[in-house]
Amino acid sequence: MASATANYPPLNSRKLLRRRAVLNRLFALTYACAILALFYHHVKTLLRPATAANAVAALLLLLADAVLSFMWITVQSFRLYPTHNEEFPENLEKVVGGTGGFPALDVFICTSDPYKEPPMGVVNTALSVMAYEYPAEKLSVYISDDSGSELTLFTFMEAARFAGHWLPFCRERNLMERSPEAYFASSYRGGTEIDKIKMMYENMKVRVKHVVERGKVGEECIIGDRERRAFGKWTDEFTSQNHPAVIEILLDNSRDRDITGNAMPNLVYLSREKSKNVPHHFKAGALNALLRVSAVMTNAPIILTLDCDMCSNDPETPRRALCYLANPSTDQSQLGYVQFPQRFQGINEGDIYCGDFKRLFQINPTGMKNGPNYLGTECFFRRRSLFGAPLAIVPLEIPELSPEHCPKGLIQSERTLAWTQKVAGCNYERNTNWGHKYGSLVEDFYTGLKLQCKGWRSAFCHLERPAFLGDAPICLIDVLTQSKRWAIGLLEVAFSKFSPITFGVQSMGLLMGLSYAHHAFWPMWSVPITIYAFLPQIALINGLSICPKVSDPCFLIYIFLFLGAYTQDLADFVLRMCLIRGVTCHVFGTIEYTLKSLGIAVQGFNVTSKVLDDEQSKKYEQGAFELGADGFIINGLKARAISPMFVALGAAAIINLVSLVQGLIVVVVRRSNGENVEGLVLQILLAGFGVVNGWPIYEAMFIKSDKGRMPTKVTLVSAFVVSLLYTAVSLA
Ligand SMILES: O=c1ccn([C@@H]2O[C@H](COP(=O)(O)OP(=O)(O)O[C@H]3O[C@H](CO)[C@@H](O)[C@H](O)[C@H]3O)[C@@H](O)[C@H]2O)c(=O)[nH]1
Ligand SMILES: [Mn+2]
Repeated sequence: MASATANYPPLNSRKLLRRRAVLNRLFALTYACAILALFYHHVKTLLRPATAANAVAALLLLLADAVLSFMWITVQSFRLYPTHNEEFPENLEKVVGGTGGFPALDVFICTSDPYKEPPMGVVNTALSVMAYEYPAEKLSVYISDDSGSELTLFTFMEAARFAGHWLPFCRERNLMERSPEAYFASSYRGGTEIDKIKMMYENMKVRVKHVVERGKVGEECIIGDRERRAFGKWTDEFTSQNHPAVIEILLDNSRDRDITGNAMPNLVYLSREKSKNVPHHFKAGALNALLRVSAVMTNAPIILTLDCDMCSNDPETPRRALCYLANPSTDQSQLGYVQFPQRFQGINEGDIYCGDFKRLFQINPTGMKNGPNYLGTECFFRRRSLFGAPLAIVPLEIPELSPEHCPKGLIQSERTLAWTQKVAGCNYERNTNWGHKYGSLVEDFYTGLKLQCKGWRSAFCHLERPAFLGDAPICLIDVLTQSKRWAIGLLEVAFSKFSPITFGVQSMGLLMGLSYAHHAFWPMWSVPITIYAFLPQIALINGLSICPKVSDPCFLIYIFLFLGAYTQDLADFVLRMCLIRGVTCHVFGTIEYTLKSLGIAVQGFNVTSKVLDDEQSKKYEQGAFELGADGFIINGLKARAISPMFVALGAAAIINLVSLVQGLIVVVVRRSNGENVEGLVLQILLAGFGVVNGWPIYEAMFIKSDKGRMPTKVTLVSAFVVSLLYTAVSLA
């Protein structure tokens, strides 16, 4: 259905993919029958266990299959209504009355650690959006620096000067890639003009590198009084966790012009006030501070949130978003945000760590009935949606922050600056409603959930050419640490009073509730995966049959369920990484979540490192699994540390290998004695599956000798854990 009215050409359309919908529904029906049959088998076995050990095994398998079925049910919510969206940006100007009819746009970019997130990368993010095909006088870019680092501010001062050359350069050549790094790395071809600007960029990089290496901005790098005054704020007492708010207007579109005389977008640096005694709520806190500071200065009705590890890859993107957000024929009082998929560059060919999260970031969102969840970045919000339900705006403590407020005067005015200092203060939120937005380490998921529960809808804008390209972690420990943080955050939501399964279903309906539940309970995959990674194998080592025999019809059900799920997933999903997560970050995430909710431990937002070690990148490109411990970068220093997550992974790998070998031996011996071995076949298949998936881990344990080798200590500890398990079971 294209949403055109008599007067306007259409701006977007949303079609249900009928054939796919029918196929998915038929398959779901068949699969559901197989699951029912499986449970029938489980109940039967449970009622007549041969031994106590069999009873325990049957219970655990039932638990595993129950969780698997729950996850299967929730995932159906993405498959019943597959849709396809299309936008027609070519009609936009006709509909809104030229670029003059475009709403103002505030862009928020978060950064939090100059060593894990090199300032040049953040600058590239900013330049790529400052160069959007959008009226400069309507565009403002805000940088939130949670590290409060003078290095970042210095880099942005450089960038503001460079922007005067870069923005007209992009426009004149109509570039697609408007982050200088991406441009010079790919489509760049020489020429005097181009060489000149490249030189300028390289010189800037050198100056930044110099300052970053020194760790501070030296007197010789400072140009003019304004800059001196700004850096004067970094006194001896100034630390990243304890400092006053720093707000610097680096470009002001009422004043600054590029080298061709055109206006430039506003560029504002913000480092909110931090105090050791006041919790800052990580990225969620940063976004709230950005919301307030921008409200006082520009208060654009549309907001784009971006992480510092991604760049625009298409300058027309805001216009696409407007095809939804400025469409006069959709119900404007309902559409809260437009999400673009997170897509990544630099993923190696086999995507060995499943780092592009296709299922999470590209596939599932298209299937959500009321529109996708918020993915934390690359999302255009209607500012109004962050202040209450569509029809019930939350009153604010000061009118200046209201989305309906119209800021008067220049952003540089004394009055405005005084306000920004105030709303960027660390105590500002005390006794206000702002704290309602906190509560989970996955602030993105939580925000999206709450918005949709309040009645906001969203749209997903998925195009062939990625609108943004981001960096994914390329070293296993980083990948797992990131997933562990997500696991904790998701469980915080799953078991909160806004749980998708209760509150969500009530307020958004069954399908949307299930979609959110599928994500929120994601770490629960660890239950079936851990059980299936260890239990049948331990039983096999002891020659105990706990799975149906080959001649049992249930054997076929198992095979069908397995292959069915696998094939349906195969297209978009590398199962291996899912298994690794199942015994590592999800288990540990669950444990840490429990500790956290009991008040025993506190897990903070562990920022993912975006630093690329050359050797590491090379190996990743070659597709080598990296199990060394060098992935940790703490305050710029590489630290060797053994992760318990690797021990669990190692133990799972070893036990599968041992049980496969032992199982095959048992089968051979028993057969030669004329015994029936049918009962062990499924377990051998399972162990075989484990071994195939564990291959890179054996390599890292026994074959590799370079940095990707699993530390011998980890291998030994894993082996020890396995032998403990073995002894415990054989004693029982
Ligand atoms: O105290 C903090 C911690 C983090 N960040 C910023 O948050 C962003 C995301 O951090 P990153 O380490 O890159 O996390 P990822 O796991 O890659 O991010 C995913 O998961 C997060 C939730 O855990 C979402 O916020 C992100 O949008 C989503 O891309 C970065 O720009 C950080 O600078 C802050 O501003 N303040
Ligand atoms: Mn990131």
